[in-house]
Amino acid sequence: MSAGTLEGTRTVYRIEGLDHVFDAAEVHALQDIDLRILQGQVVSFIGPSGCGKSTLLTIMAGLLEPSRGTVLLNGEDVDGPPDEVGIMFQRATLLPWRTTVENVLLPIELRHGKRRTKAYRDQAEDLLQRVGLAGFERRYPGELSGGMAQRAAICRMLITEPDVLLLDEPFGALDELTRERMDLELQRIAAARDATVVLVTHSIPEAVLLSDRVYAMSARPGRISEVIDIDLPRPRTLDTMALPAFVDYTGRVRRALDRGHEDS
Ligand SMILES: Nc1ncnc2c1ncn2[C@@H]1O[C@H](COP(=O)(O)OP(=O)(O)OP(=O)(O)O)[C@@H](O)[C@H]1O
Repeated sequence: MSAGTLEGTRTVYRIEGLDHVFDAAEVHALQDIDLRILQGQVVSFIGPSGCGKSTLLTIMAGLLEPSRGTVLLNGEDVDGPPDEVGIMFQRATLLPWRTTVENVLLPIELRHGKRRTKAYRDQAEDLLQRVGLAGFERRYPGELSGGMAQRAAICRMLITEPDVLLLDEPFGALDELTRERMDLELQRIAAARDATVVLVTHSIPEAVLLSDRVYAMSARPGRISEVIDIDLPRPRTLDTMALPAFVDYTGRVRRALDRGHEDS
């Protein structure tokens, strides 16, 4: 979705006056966060280490209550993990004693009980096939490479058919080439499902390649220092990265991060 087509689109997340302090550690992690994320939008948060990106995502996932402010998802207060949200962290953390397909089925088992997983088995296998893991369904996580484990984790996130994907450095531990391939795969999956995607990343090219909007954050307490709309045609490909406009956007994000650093 380009920035120009967003008017009239439904609001998925609305965050107002959000502040978070970790009381025990006396850490002021987030300050005055205000934003609106629209249906089908892909947004990234980028900023220096410790600026509160993961904290923000954890709050959006309903896993942490903010000290102040409101977080609305589809108009409702987020006061626990919402069913329509899927979340994925940097390390795949597949359970080593479960096969790949059993790992993918875990959210179903937790939500509906073990007996219900049977009905989802074909779907789980289909997802694994779509990310190139056909034949690995009955292998254990120890037999998968890092990239394969992340792909299995994507399937685990998708099995509940979430409308919103919250991704915290999902491909940060992968080598550059695998990461780029996974980025494009993510773009394909999100577009096919018209999913809303919120990505935390340290990578400026990744943020620009995937996003409709990049939120640059300042050092702690994390504030949104600048908002950069990325108006590049979709679907984006590796060739997109060679476009002068792409290079220009990466420069703009880099300068925004530099300014956020100086101001803090
Ligand atoms: N549970 C916690 N208790 C106390 N302090 C915390 C807790 N979680 C995070 N923090 C602190 O809050 C600040 C923000 O952390 P957070 O992990 O959100 O940053 P980040 O931007 O995601 O960092 P990185 O890019 O390194 O992953 C940091 O100073 C961190 O030490």
